[in-house]
Amino acid sequence: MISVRGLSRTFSTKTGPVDAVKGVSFEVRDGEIVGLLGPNGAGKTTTLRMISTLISPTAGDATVSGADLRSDQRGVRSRVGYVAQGGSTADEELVIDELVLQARLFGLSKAEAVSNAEELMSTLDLEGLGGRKCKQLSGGQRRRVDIALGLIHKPKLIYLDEPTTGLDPQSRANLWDHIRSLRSRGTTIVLTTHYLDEADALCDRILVMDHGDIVAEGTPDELKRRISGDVISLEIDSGRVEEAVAVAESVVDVRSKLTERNRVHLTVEHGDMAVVPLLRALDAHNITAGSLTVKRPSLDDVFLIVTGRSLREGTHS
Ligand SMILES: Nc1ncnc2c1ncn2[C@@H]1O[C@H](COP(=O)(O)OP(=O)(O)OP(=O)(O)O)[C@@H](O)[C@H]1O
Repeated sequence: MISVRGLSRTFSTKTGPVDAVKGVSFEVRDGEIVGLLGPNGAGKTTTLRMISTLISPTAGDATVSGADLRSDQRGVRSRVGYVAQGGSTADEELVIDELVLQARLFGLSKAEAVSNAEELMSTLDLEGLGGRKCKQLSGGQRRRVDIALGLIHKPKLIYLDEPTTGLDPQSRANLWDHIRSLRSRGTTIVLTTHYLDEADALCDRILVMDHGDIVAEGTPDELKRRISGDVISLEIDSGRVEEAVAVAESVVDVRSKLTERNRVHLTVEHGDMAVVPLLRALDAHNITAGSLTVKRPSLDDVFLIVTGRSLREGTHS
């Protein structure tokens, strides 16, 4: 469905060039939900905007639904639905008018536009809301109207940029169900997210992005399996983090380690057996562990290990 080879984008800014995306290559197969997962500024939106022709790449090429990104931009646009981060509905417009207008912009007849709009309102649980102004919808309803706008010309492929940002947990879960049902109707979906739980729950495959690169790729399970063993996380006084790691390494076989300002994450073979000697050794050095958890690796840990940074801030995970 999508084949991307060495796609890059450098922006010129007053303070110099910004390499937003640095030569990424990936494939998306028919019927998959693929997630671009990464923190702010990782290059996710820039990647989506390139493969939807909204901005041109500095280097690289791609084919999208059989259309060449560089030589057949019209072809790409007609085959893709793009749902932007901020949404695209106007406050004062009626839902039905927004949908019909969008369909007309894609060249559909009035009758086709109305028929597609009604079908989508039914699919996306928006029945009876056509006569409402967009500003009179809940956050979840309005996001579903955004998705309907992206699907109005019946593309087989849709890009969702941060589909659930700003939604309450119930609306998020509801939107996840809708996204899954789109896939079960044969739509291929590429989405971006900051949320590890979202990537885990929705995606068949995840591309982990950081600083413009894809730093890891796989199914949620494959990514989790890359970290075998258990992860012990300890809260330590910020001035003594490095010392705590040295003490841990002297008593436990530490496979990998990661430190934050006042936290230490250690990957070990058997977390439960390591805890007692670890705490004894820290105590002997007068280092207090404020809290301690032992758990199987999550996608969060995968992100920590592959990027050296936590995605936890600003996520629901
Ligand atoms: N038009 C632009 N001009 C200059 N720099 C830009 C422009 N658009 C994006 N960037 C920069 O490119 C980098 C990648 O941005 P991008 O929006 O793709 O990241 P992202 O992963 O989608 O982040 P977020 O999760 O915050 O949306 C950032 O450093 C950003 O500041």
